[in-house]
Amino acid sequence: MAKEFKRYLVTSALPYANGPVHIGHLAGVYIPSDIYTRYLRLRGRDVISVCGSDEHGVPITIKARKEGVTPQQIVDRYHALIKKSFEGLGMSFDIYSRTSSKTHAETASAFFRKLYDEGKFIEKTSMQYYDEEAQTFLADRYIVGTCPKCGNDRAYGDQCEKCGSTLSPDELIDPHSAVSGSVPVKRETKHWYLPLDRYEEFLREWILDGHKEWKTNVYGQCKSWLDGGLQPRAVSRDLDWGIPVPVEGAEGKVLYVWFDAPIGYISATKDLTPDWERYWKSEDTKMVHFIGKDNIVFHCIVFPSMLKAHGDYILPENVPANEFLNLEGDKISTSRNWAVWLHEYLEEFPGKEDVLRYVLCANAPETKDNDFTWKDFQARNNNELVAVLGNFVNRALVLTQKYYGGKVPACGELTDYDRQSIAEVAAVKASLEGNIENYRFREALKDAMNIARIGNKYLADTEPWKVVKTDPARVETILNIALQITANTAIAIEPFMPFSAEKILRMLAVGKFGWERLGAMDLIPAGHAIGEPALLFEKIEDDVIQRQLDKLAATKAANEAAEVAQNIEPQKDTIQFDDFQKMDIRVSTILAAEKVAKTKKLLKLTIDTGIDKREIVSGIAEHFTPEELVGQQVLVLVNLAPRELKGILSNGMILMAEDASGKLRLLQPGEATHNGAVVG
Ligand SMILES: Nc1ncnc2c1ncn2[C@@H]1O[C@H](COP(=O)(O)OP(=O)(O)OP(=O)(O)O)[C@@H](O)[C@H]1O
Ligand SMILES: [Zn+2]
Repeated sequence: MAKEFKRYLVTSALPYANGPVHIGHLAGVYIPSDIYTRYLRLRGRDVISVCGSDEHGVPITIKARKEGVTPQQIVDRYHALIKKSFEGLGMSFDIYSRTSSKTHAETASAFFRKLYDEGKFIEKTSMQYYDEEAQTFLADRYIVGTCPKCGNDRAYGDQCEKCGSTLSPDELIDPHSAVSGSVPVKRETKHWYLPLDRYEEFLREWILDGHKEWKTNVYGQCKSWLDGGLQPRAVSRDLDWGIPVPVEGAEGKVLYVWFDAPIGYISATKDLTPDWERYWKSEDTKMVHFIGKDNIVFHCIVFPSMLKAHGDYILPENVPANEFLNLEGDKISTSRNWAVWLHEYLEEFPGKEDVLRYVLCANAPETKDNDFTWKDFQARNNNELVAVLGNFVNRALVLTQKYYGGKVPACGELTDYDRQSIAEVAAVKASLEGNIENYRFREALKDAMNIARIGNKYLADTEPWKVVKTDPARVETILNIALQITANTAIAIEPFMPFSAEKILRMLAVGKFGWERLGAMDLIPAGHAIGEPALLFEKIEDDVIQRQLDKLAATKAANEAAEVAQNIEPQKDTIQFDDFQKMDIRVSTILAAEKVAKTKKLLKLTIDTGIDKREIVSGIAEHFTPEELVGQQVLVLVNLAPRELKGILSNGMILMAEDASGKLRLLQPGEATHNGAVVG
């Protein structure tokens, strides 16, 4: 039998305060969490939803250092931006807190201290990289070097962002400090570890046996972590930004950000209500963590082990993590600015909050990674929101205005077809509820939209605009039903599109009905005067979408240019004019070109140097076809010592440059010049 819960505690992953919120965050975490919470509230359940900014950790200190400001200034900036843009999108958290708050420092500190006092940690000294110049231990992120897997020479000590490999600093080739650039040394340091291995049995029983109903992506990831065997995890770091480890002799050490961040859910609840313990310490509270897939291990393995070790708190009942949303085929990335930023969207698409909410829910990466494209955004707006929902609501309201001066007509006798349509609307409630309660938000949204689809079909099939000429009494019933369906639409879409739900109610000139009335056909009484119809959604034109695509193209170009700039080779050692004079470079023409047999790369070129005709063997067959070379004027270093290649004597070198993609380009005189002209 399903467990009965008296109240709900909904948490949403704390966004990291080193950048604004993007559509990936929204589709992965915040849209589903908001739908779930709004739904529970509509059903009259006792629910609170907590969130806040995650403000500690190394990336924030790196960003602060780069910008020459303090970490506090960084988090103040992004906390304010994130909070405001969440409000703009209608996120209905009961509290949006932050982990740099006093409550949080106290709560996290006390949490650590209890585990420390009860001997739940192990203390270990280990050798870690230390920057002698900057006199600081280096967090993994602060060590850069060459990735052993792909050769990227800007890999971090914890991860290579080029190939995505997880690394440890010891694997890096040629490691150096990101702080001072110096070569770090190893030094001894002491840290506290949570021995996760001691919680393995508890976790196996709790998740693998007890929560088989969890989403398969979540369950699967937990199983693979548990099957791989758990290791003790350090819960402290050598860093000066964070919550100090509350233990004597721990100067210069702070709680690891992943130890303090989930405790942020507890401190946010404390800041919200003096009654916080009822939510966190009663077995009949249902706690649900909304997160993206990269947070599964922290919310299903690490945090539950912390909660278990502490002993006073409940465990999550479900962790419906989503997979990832990509953007136009590429991974969303804050550092590469490859994202659609919520605060920019709100500015560029005023009044279209629900369009984004709709598209991100309809396309949410619930079971696999998904792609956001602007074309799909446009199509869903035009073909679904405008053509189905907006069109139906508009027709029902406009016809009522036209035929009855805005007064709701009475419902007369029902036909079988009326009854069938009414039954279809009534059936939506159970399906919608089941889908939301089982975290299938895409399906739930389809259910809600189905009401408008049924309504549209009802109007198309009953054709009141035709019938009005022959049987006006029948049209009264048709429009009464259409208006009742419109009112139902407002109830059903509210968790997903709260702005539009409110607009419909305003147009109907009614107050909220309450979730329990979903499916009813007596929501608006006959004789009630509805308000002025207005368009619920408007078509989005191609030029609007093109502007967004252009913006992304500009980002891509800027990223590529930055990449090229970073890879420019440093200037070589200074030479004297005499050194340069020794090179004899001449304008020459390629007379003939052919592939060297049994080689992939070599071409044999016959060249007119103006001095003579000679042969040069050049490794460019993968870059040029023989045909495109014949007749080209090029620059040739003619006095390079001859060299034999595959039995052919090569007499000189053709000058070329390599572009950013590695393709070779011929160097040519700007205008045709006589062969033998001296370059210098
Ligand atoms: N592209 C995405 N699709 C789905 N969920 C995402 C995506 N990016 C981040 N999330 C989720 O959003 C939540 C908040 O993310 P967080 O602030 O930690 O940023 P992040 O994972 O570092 O992202 P980014 O590197 O893009 O800033 C996390 O639960 C994370 O799993
Ligand atoms: Zn790599």
